[in-house]
Amino acid sequence: MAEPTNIQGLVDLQLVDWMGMIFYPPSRRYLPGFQVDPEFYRDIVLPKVGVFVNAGVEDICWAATTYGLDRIQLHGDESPEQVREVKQQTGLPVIKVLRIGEDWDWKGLEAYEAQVDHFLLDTDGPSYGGTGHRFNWEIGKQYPFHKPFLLSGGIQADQVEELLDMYRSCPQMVGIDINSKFEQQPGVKNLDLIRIFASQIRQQLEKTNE
Ligand SMILES: O=C(O)c1ccccc1N[C@@H]1O[C@H](COP(=O)(O)O)[C@@H](O)[C@H]1O
Repeated sequence: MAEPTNIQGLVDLQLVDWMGMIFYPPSRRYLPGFQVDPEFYRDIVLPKVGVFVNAGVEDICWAATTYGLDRIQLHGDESPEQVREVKQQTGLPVIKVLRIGEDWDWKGLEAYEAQVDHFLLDTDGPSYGGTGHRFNWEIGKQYPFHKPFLLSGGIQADQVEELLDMYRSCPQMVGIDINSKFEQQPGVKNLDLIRIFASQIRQQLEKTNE
């Protein structure tokens, strides 16, 4: 998210846990491109996740301090060693994105598990993220790690039942990351849609946990 009034509206909903901020220059959601004083973002009470694609650790540290980030999401081709370095240098929890395509193999990803706080499962594609496309969630159901994960990739408002089924099937799934399917335009969220969707998901999960 990027636009101040819209962000304040999201905070006021009190229905989302974290807010994503894109720091990938080619993205239409590139946050510094909105030219808002970073102080505005630093003062937001919602925890802020900075999303980076193959960025240098110095740039990530700069953005973390300037914008008051609370978590780092690495959405590119970062190695386990680079993940470790980002975590160490920023002192922040790190989410590593696994971009899932059709010929997916979980093997070889074990080395990330010791370095990350969460994985995030997204859809593979040439533009790294924000594609609005869903991957095959049957692959997600075979998630083999203990580390908690978030589900992402073209999630939309009419998928509540399927998302609840994912929660039931995957004990390690701890959250849903919504993005382009909940926007009025890139970087500006549709708050009514988020309110309805997030309320439904929360109510259903509470019932399940009773
Ligand atoms: O949103 C972007 O423009 C973006 C660009 C580069 C990397 C990640 C990006 N967004 C993240 O992509 C996922 C899925 O988004 P969508 O639902 O498919 O639109 C999500 O984590 C966004 O934060």
